[in-house]
Amino acid sequence: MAVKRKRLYRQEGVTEQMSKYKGIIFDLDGTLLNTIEDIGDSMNGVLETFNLPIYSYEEYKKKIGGGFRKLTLNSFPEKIDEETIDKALDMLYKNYDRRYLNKTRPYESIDNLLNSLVEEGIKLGVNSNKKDEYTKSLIEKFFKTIPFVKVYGERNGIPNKPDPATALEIAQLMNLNPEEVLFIGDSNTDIVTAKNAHMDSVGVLWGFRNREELCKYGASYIVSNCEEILYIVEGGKGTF
Ligand SMILES: O=C(O)COP(=O)(O)O
Repeated sequence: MAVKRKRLYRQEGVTEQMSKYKGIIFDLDGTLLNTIEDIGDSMNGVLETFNLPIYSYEEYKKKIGGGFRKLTLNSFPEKIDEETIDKALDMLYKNYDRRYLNKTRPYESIDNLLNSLVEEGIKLGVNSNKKDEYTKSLIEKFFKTIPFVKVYGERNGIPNKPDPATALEIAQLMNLNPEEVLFIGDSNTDIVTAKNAHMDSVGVLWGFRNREELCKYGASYIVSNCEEILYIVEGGKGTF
């Protein structure tokens, strides 16, 4: 068990019994994994083919979060027709397929966090707007030993976040009521998803967006490191 966790666990008045959270649903991009460079490189490859200006990784942080179709729309300087969207999206997936494991890595201490949560008996799930096959493949690659109850990315016929359908489905698979589940993400999409699902939310500051956005959309907690997530789960109060 991580030393840091023990220190937090001892804080006055904080006991495991006080926590109402028995499950956590994580967003993927910008929360568990830093995927910005592989996504940015893939989208820039598409823009170059269309002879359009490319973007920096910082700029991409504001464009990602609604799935690749939305990323495509957000990246073209002008409104494009359906045929062009489909063509660009097809190219984006081809690029991403070659690149998605190049530079993508978990954020600091995520491994420790997930292992500590498993030790505490917290049920875990993933709800991403990234295509289901990439979501599952990345989780398998980086978190092979973590027994997620369910990992879901973008699926045909199921609306993307902020629709709560997938979050609620995962809560059901955990056999938990939404109030017992914490939704953790880095963007307004995640915070709104949690609200729509009647779950409390944690906004993380190491991802693609900032405190201002997470506050504005009403995150229940805002954290700047993984220790604070354990503190919340153990019944403390977040830094918000
Ligand atoms: O591909 C995206 O839009 C990112 O998806 P996520 O932030 O829901 O993991």
